[in-house]
Amino acid sequence: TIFPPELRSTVLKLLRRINHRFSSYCYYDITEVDGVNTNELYSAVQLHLSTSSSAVSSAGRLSLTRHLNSSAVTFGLSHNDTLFDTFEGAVFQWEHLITQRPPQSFSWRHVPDEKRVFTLRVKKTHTKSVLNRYLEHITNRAAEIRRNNQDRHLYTNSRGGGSIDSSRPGFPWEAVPFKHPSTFETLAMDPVKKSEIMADLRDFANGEAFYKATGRAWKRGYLLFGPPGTGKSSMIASMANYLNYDIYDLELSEVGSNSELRKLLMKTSAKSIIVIEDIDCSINLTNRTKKPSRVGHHADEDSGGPTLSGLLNFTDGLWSCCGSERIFVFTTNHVDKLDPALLRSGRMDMHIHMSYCSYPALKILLKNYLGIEDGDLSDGIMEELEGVVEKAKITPADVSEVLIRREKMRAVMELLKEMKNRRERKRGGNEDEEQEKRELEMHNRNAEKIEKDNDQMVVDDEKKFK
Ligand SMILES: Nc1ncnc2c1ncn2[C@@H]1O[C@H](COP(=O)(O)OP(=O)(O)OP(=O)(O)O)[C@@H](O)[C@H]1O
Ligand SMILES: [Mg+2]
Repeated sequence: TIFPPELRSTVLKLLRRINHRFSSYCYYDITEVDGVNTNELYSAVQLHLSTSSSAVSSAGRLSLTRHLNSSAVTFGLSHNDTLFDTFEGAVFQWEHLITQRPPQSFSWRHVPDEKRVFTLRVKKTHTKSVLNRYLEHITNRAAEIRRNNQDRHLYTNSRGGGSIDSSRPGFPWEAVPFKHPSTFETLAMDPVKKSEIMADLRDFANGEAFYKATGRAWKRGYLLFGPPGTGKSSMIASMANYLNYDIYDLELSEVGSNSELRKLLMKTSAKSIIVIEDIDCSINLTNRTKKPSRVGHHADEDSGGPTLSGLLNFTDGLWSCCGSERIFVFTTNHVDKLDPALLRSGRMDMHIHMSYCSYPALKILLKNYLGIEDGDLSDGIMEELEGVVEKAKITPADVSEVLIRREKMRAVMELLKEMKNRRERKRGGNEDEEQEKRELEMHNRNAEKIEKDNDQMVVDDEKKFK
């Protein structure tokens, strides 16, 4: 009070600076709006502190918030609130400062009325050793919390389209909340194959150390093939629900060129599934040859549509490491039409044949649609179902069509009748069967070769990993 008020803040600042010079602490300011950009670190810190169990508050009052679509309650910090957080044995003191901004008469962009700053105090001895890791930890945790709290998104691209979200200008994807109900529980397929796929996904999601140690880009490719209505799209939704990933549904026919494709793929986030459905129809799979390039002109640019090589460049060329934790899923009804380059090892790590309803798959559908468990039906009916289901060559989609909106026993009888009809029809013409057999043979031949390559690669990897 001995200073006039206009001097007071200056003197306080000065005192603080002197204090800092001689103290054993370092101070860092993290401002909410940094120049013209929003500071991502600020919101990450806020999210981390407000949900961290290790943070201890000395504040008497905190404000509670629940965001739209979010199930978690977070608390906010008021002015001068102080929190202590510990990480790897180091203590971090966070102080939240809010000051009023002088009213602005004119501004190009909206600036909040308040200036909000986190000030971090950390022992000088800790700045080198743990600070970077601590900040990285905060950023990662914030991303994780956001993903778990928010609805996940389904993104799609359209020609000349893009984000209608004004806060992300130039963002080439359109987003809708992703709410597909399909899970691995509801997915009807062979249980052994199912758990194989689930284990593969889990290994992928927890595989950061492996991918780092082996120097491989952290990504994985799945090729889903099989006739329509066998659950390829449902499988993708189940994968996303299982891993809590976003989905980018890439519509290749809406992509003008390879450079556009690159832009799209660069704007996908980590922990996402990038899907290209009906890959055999959506890209000219044979135009891998490049035009001779002129100086200053990229060969593949503006040449009319993306090419397979452009796509492969992203799935496993140099560009594939831009962003990690990506899963690529390609689906097709005609696996024999695919370019062998696409089937080569390292591109599509797992080939999943989605086929007609098998007996184990049928049991899953009966349970999900009618609540029928093992032993609910008489042995006679079960045997009859088992005997006819494979020969009927009925897709899970067609089975569910029969089971839906019917009373339990009527549904089962109806299904049995339908399957028997189909079996009779199949006995007549074998065209479909022949076709499928041919495709499968073709694929197996490719796969055999791929398996060999893969085995070699695994051996190489293991050598490196050890
Ligand atoms: N394996 C399955 N398990 C459970 N439901 C399934 C399965 N396959 C199909 N269905 C049902 O059939 C519907 C259509 O299946 P889906 O869209 O997944 O087939 P698809 O293989 O992607 O077909 P397409 O090749 O035509 O894209 C699903 O919404 C689901 O209700
Ligand atoms: Mg589909």
